[in-house]
Amino acid sequence: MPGADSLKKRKIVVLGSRSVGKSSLVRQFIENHFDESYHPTIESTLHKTLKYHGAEFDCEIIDTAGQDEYSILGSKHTIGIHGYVLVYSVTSRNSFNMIQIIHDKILNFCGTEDIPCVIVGTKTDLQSSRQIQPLEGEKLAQKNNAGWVGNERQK
Ligand SMILES: Nc1nc2c(ncn2[C@@H]2O[C@H](COP(=O)(O)OP(=O)(O)OP(=O)(O)O)[C@@H](O)[C@H]2O)c(=O)[nH]1
Repeated sequence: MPGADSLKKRKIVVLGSRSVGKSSLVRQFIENHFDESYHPTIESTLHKTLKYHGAEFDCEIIDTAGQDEYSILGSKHTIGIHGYVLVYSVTSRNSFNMIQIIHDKILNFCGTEDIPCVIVGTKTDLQSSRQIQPLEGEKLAQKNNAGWVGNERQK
């Protein structure tokens, strides 16, 4: 088994509005655990080793504080990043609109036309509060050449 130093490293940053479920998503991925309580994130970096197509990767996942249109995207969230996870809540149109704003900020900062990105719609269990239909999420992902996850329940 290879040591940690010989693993391929991948840096992923998770961005989105406040309280959309970024930390819950990361915790679910790393610990397979869901927490009902809300603790606003300042920023935390977590690690997970995973195997993909026979190769082992050391993934560094940066769980960021909630963004709004005035938040400044720093180099920490743009330089040396291998992939972006942009998260909205299906119960919040504001958080959905924020995805395009964040996406455009990243493109602008990096000076590229495309980024490796997955858009995730959370809180799909809250059907009666849903404001964003799956088709809207899918279309947004297509428009931005991104992957999309919007039907998974993490709770
Ligand atoms: N019902 C439901 N609640 C969720 C889901 N995901 C997260 N939550 C709840 O939403 C609240 C906010 O979740 P967090 O994961 O802390 O959100 P966050 O985006 O990291 O928040 P910030 O740190 O402020 O940016 C918590 O009370 C979670 O339990 C979900 O899929 N369904």
